[in-house]
Formats: sequence, structure tokens, C-alpha cells
Amino acid sequence: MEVCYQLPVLALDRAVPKHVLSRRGAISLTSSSCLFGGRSPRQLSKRRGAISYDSIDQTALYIRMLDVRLGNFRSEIRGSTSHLCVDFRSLHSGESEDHASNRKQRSKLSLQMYLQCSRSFHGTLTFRHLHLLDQVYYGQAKCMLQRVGTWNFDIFLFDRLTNGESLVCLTLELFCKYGLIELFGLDPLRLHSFLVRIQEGYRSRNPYHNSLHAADVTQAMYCYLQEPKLSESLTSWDILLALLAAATHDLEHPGVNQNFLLKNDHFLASLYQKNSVLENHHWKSALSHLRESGLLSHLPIEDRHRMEERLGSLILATDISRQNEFLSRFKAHLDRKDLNMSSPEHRQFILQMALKCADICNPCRPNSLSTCWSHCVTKEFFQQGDVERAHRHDVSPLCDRHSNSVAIIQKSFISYVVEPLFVQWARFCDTPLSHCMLGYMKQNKKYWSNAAIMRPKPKSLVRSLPLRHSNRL
Ligand SMILES: Nc1ncnc2c1ncn2[C@@H]1O[C@@H]2COP(=O)(O)O[C@H]2[C@H]1O
Repeated sequence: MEVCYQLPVLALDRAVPKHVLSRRGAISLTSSSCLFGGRSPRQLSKRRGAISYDSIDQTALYIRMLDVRLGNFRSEIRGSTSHLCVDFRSLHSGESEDHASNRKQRSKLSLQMYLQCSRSFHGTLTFRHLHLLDQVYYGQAKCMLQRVGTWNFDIFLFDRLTNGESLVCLTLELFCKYGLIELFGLDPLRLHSFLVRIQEGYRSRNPYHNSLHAADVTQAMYCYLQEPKLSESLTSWDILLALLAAATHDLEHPGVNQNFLLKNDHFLASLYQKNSVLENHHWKSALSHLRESGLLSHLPIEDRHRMEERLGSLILATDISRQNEFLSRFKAHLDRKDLNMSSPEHRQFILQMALKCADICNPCRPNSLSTCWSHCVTKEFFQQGDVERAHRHDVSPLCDRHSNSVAIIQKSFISYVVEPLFVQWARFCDTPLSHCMLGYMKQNKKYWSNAAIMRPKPKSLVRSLPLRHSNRL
């Protein structure tokens, strides 16, 4: 079969054979040597050990592995080449303004520390080198970690102090706090290398869906794990799972939404049969990193499988288009007062709700932090809109910079998506933190309402704003 999986509008760097995508049962890789950088698929599959190609799961994992094997992945993140399939470079033309790429430049770290950090990234840092690190900045980062469980934790500052390594530093700290390394007999080096892979697996050029967002969600998840209803009933497995899910929940996000992938017949849309395409991709990517790093390889196979399934159920719950489904179920439980935290099924459900809250908690942060997130997320929407416009496609809802404003998007997002969820979460937790989040949310809503009045709505917005907020359709 012909190797042709052309996107109508965007540049294709590497084609994925259609039969990889369309036939569930069998993947023939023979006609796709271009995918393997000159190596035969056989060689690769041999090197990977036993990869079975007989399920959609393995297909997904294999596609991610190819991404890594080809070295394409890292270079795309570093900005020199492009992604496996879609060339997303046009999304990032305004490089100088890019928040994420500026993070490194804005970092106050010395060159010496930068070099040390990149060595530590690639595993060549020795303990002797650690003494050479710029103590001032690591000292400050360490200091911040003492307050990692506070809701006004400034993740932007923490990221600068750790030279863009907030996800690794924060997650390691939380693993240590909970004693997960000892409890699960984890190899600290494998854990570190797994977290570095995860951090690098986020595209730093995405204004919003980058490793800083993952670090923010992980920090929020930690705050929720401290809530008495959770802390008094969760097991160590639950905690391990919750932290892993938070850290990986948007892994390899391409910086565009599902609607964009569907419209462009992206191979991921076919692979996941147009269902929670991004979330499935995040989950499978997380699995491949978990397996490749061997982090849990010493645990019994049944435990690992259970863990992988549960990880999937958490990450898939972050699909915002399933918000109503989760919210109705949550409300029904709260009305009936029948949540029983000693039931594994109910604990998993509460972890799903906690991750959903952590994922969209940015409007519930203090205004100085919340507004930064609002600008980042809007920037990503508008970049997608610019590409759609440039290719004469319909511009997706919320993505048109000419008919939207940050304020309007925020007002609508807070009212229709955030508030209903956090009101129920506060009903469930009924703690100072849950009410404090509602307080910040109200302040932010007011702030954006005023901003919207000060900056009048573009005329075309009256026609284009959807009734219900969703950037995914
Ligand atoms: N502050 C925000 N304003 C508007 N949309 C948001 C905001 N924060 C998160 N979102 C949206 O909520 C979605 C949650 O799932 P995703 O991370 O895939 O994509 C996210 C964004 O589309």
C-alpha cells in the first residue's frame, strides 16, 4: 500500500503508512523504511525486544517510540526540525514573544549553572559537580519547596529558579515527601531519568501546554491530596498514580486542539478513532516512557497493568468535552451522599475529579498567577487560529484573535466550565482551600468582566462566540 497520509494543508515531514492506521489488527511496516531513518523496521522491533503489533495499544506505543527513536522528537522540541507528522513550526513564528522559549533567557541563572543543568539532563552530572551549582538559585528553589503545598505557590518563579526544570524538581520533591521511592522500591536514577523524559516530552514552544503547565497541575494535585477527605483514605498506590497522572496528563501535546487534528486528518485522529484523541496520545506516551525507563519494571506484572489502566482512566478524564458527564455523576453522588472513600472505585472517581480540577484550576489561583495562564492559553488558541486562517480553513471557536479577547474568553470559561466544577468540589471537600479557590475564582471573574467592559467586544464576536465554552467542539 502507498505510503501516503497527506495532510491537506500542513507540511508533512514523514508519512505514516495508511495501513498502520486503518487496520486495527495488523500493522505492516515494510513499505515505510522512510520512517526508520534507514534502519529496517525489523531491526528496530528487534532492538525494542518483543513488541507485538496486534492491538491498537501497541500501535500507539510504537508510534511514540518511533518518534523518540528517530531523534526527531527532541530536535523538534529544541526547535531545529519538525514533528513526526504535522509541521507545527508555523504555529510558532512569533518566536521572540514565545513565553516558553523566553523562560530560559529570562532565567537569572549563571551560564555555569545552565551548563550543569543540561549535563544533569543527559545523565552526566556527578555528585561532585553538584557542589559547583549556583547555590543562590538552587537555594531559593529549595526554599520555595518548603511551601510546595500552599495555594499561592508561584510556579513561574520556581521554574525560573530551577532553569526550566520545575516539573522534574517538583515531582521528585513530592515523591520524596511521600516516601514513594522507599515504599515502591524505586530506583532513584530511573525515577530521575523518567522525569527528565517526561519534562522533555512536553513541547517547550507551546505557550500553554508545556512542562510548566504540567508542573502547575502536579502542584495543584499535591494540594488536593492534602485535603482531609483524600489524605485520610488514599493508599500509596493512589498517591503514586495521582502524581504520575498529573505530571504526564498533557504529555506531547502538539499545541493545537482535537478539532484541529480531526479537520486535518491527522494520523492520531485515525489511530484513536476520533475519540479523546489528545488524551489517548498523552496516556500512551506516558506508558511508553514508563516502560522504556523501567521505573516500575520490578513490580509484579498485574500491578503494572492495573497501574497503567488506572493512569489511562485518570488522563482520559481530563477530556474537557466529557465535563458534563463527570459533573453530573459527581453531583449525583453528592446529592445522595453515597461516596465511600474505602471503595477503590470511588477513590478512583475522586482522583479523576481531582485531576480535572487541577487541570483547569488556573482561574482559581491568585490574580497575578491566573492572568499569566490566561494569556498563555489564549496565545496558544490564537496561534492555532492564525494557522487555520492562513490555510483558509474555518477558524476554530475561541481561536480567532480578530473576534475574541482574553477577557471574553476568560469570562466565558470561568462561568461555564470552571465555576460549576469548583462549586461541586467545594461541596465535596468543604475546606478552607476549596473555599479559597472559589474566592480567587470570583475575583478573577470580576477582573475579566471589568476588563471586557473597558475593552469593548469586537463586533464579530457577537456572532462567533459559542453558547457553551469549548475549544474542542
Ligand atoms: N484559563 C483558561 N481559559 C480558557 N480555556 C482554558 C483555560 N485553562 C484551560 N483551558 C482549556 O481547558 C482545557 C482543559 O483540557 P486541555 O488541557 O486539553 O485544554 C485546556 C484549554 O483548552
